Amino acid sequence: MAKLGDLHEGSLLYNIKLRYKKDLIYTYIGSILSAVNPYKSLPGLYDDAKINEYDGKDIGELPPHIYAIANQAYRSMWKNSANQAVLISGESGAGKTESTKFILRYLSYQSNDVNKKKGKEGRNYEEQILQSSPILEAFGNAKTVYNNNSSRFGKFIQLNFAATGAIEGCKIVDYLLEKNRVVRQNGGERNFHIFYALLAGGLGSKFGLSADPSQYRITSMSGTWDVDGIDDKADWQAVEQAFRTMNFSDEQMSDIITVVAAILHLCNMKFTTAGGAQVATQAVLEQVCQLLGIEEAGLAEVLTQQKRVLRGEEIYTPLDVDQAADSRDSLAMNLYARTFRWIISKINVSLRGDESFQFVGVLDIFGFENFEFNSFEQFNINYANEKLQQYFNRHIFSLEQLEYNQEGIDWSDIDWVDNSECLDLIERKLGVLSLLDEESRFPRGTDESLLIKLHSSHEEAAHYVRPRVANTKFGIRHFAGEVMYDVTGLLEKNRDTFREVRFTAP
Ligand SMILES: Nc1ncnc2c1ncn2[C@@H]1O[C@H](COP(=O)(O)OP(=O)(O)OP(=O)(O)O)[C@@H](O)[C@H]1O
Repeated sequence: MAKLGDLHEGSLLYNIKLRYKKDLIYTYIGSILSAVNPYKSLPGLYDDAKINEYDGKDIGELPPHIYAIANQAYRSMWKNSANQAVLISGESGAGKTESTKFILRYLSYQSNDVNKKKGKEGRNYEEQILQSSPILEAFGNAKTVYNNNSSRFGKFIQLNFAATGAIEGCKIVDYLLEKNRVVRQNGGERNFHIFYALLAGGLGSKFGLSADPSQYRITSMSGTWDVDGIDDKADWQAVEQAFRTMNFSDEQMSDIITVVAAILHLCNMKFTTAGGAQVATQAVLEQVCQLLGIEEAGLAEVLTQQKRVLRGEEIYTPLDVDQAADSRDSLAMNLYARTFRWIISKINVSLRGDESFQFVGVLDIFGFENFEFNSFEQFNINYANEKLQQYFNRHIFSLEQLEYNQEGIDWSDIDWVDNSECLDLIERKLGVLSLLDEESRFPRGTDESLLIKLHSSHEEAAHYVRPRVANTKFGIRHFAGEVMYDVTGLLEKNRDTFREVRFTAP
């Protein structure tokens, strides 16, 4: 791409399109690989022969390929004695998770090859990571309007290598699980797969659950159940199998399922007003408490009252029905997020290996998002992408600068868009993040008061957008485009109110 005579956006896109029509989905832009999702299997593109072809070849020696990137990471780790990272970025459905798998495949193949040559029986880490993926996908993926199996969390997979060149262990680090999805989904989308899989798996009756997802608020609010290419019942079997392969005990599996079942019940809980919120669905309360092993009175109390400690004294304030519903949802989200974290930590115990030398990491993280309604989640995702873009700019341009200097070329006229001003708007003292935190801590802070402060502090900033007509939005001009964020519910999400809850067993 860099060698094109006429370098501008139109010519770059046209080149990608021409190549795509010939099933050439990969293109280099300097040392960066651009991949376009083919949405079909391309025979021979990823087989063992291809791995051997790319083994030890420098980037550019052969046609562009994801294996060339994996090979470069592997070789550079040895050559430079330095950890390596492959950053995969793109919008939802672009093919990030598939690309991550191809990189794992390449590195695992090399590792197995080393072991074979040494006559050593090594563990097959690729297989193990792949074996854990039904669990990660069931708990971390969901149907969205863009992708029927969209990862709703980011992950960094770290493959640790021994000095022999073989993989000696790995680790998964998760980021930004979209826990809001547990209690809210937009039309045409679903909750995390696990809820439907559990119901379809036929185990529900053990937990007082019906097999019908329309019976539960959090699996019915969007009115979307069946998904092309997803068989919930088969997925449940795959999850059970994966738990066994990853050494989860029967008791641990049962605990996890119990929490998921309790969340389904909990979110069906309703409240009425009687001088403050009260639980209106006693049977649901009983069911949740029985599953979680906690006292009914205690749970009802923390969901309907707020406890404050004032000069050493506990003061209880009744919550209204909406606040109690928020408490319920917050408890459900946090139960889910903590279970997810725990599952990953358990998988990591299984994947852990011996002392290692260095690692190659693969970052598979949400790309930039711009929807009709953008909220807290999009703000965080786009902020993370803005940071990655800054790193990328600095890295690439400082490398280029180094190369130019070495060759004695004057580089002063390289023109690139620096996004530090946009990041400064978000990060500086009294920037968007700090105003958001400040308003969240302020007891009388509201979404509206936040918006007023944002507008008055930043309307002059080049990267800030104040809408011409007054509404509930503010905008940020990101490197990838302008995004309008809606402040409705922003404070609640940022506070993530998880009121201090001390449960006692009955
Ligand atoms: N290289 C490829 N060859 C064939 N099919 C592909 C390839 N890459 C992606 N796909 C197809 O596209 C679908 C979506 O890809 P993937 O799940 O990797 O996207 P993603 O970028 O990780 O999306 P999200 O951000 O929503 O998780 C895959 O399920 C697969 O069917």
